[in-house]
Amino acid sequence: MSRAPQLVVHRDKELMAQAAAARLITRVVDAQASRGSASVVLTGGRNGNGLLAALAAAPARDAVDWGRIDLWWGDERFLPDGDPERNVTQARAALLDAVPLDPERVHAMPASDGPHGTDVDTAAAAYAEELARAAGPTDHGGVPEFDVLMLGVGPDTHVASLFPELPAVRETERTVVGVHGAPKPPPTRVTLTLPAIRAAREVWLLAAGEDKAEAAAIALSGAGEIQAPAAGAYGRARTLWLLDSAAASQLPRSMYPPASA
Ligand SMILES: O=C(O)[C@H](O)[C@@H](O)[C@H](O)[C@H](O)COP(=O)(O)O
Repeated sequence: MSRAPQLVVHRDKELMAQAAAARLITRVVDAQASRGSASVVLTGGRNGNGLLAALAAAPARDAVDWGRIDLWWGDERFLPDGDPERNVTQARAALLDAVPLDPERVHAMPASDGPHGTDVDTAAAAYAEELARAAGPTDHGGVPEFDVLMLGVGPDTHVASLFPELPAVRETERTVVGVHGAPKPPPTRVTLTLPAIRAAREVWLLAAGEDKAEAAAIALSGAGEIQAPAAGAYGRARTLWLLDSAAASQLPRSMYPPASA
């Protein structure tokens, strides 16, 4: 386990997205070379979608065997299937519709007009079961081994749909929960919990823009995870914060290597 995060700071958000996309391609190709497949958890939000769009534009995207990758989501806005605000809809537009994925391996979180109707808690439990079915005997805590789990960071330090002080961030048993009353619209959401996030080999947190500077400074200065959920997001092998220089502007310069910005 590596709770101590590594930081990489890029000049601006475009470069950050391109570098993160290149990093993801390498990680996926390596995982596919060693185990035959890869497992990646996507995030919603501008930074996550920016990364997917950069990946779609990267010539090296064809190095990935898209039929042998499992895609999961860290959170979802609980809205009808195809709603433009759903994270999966935005991910499809940014990348997924342009690459030859195996539809069976694209594990979108349930929609509010799906088999569980508008009952977000039942929908969350169903996603937890889907994760548990995919987990192997050596995997950790009811989720498969994710090679890379990406998270956008909100200005209030939320990650996925784990908002400061709300019940979801306090969950210690379940891997997926429904969220009611989220401060970021829409209020009803489905989210992985911190225990599920921490089962990933690598957790990458993405933060770009000045409005993320305070959140990054708080989360990286030893804050508690209930008050600052991003502080509780770490991977078993590696935790990586990918920032642009605006988001890093309130961090001590000694926290990241000179060559990275
Ligand atoms: O569904 C969502 O909205 C998210 O998954 C959320 O956690 C997001 O990643 C952050 O709010 C950062 O979003 P931005 O990258 O747009 O700032």
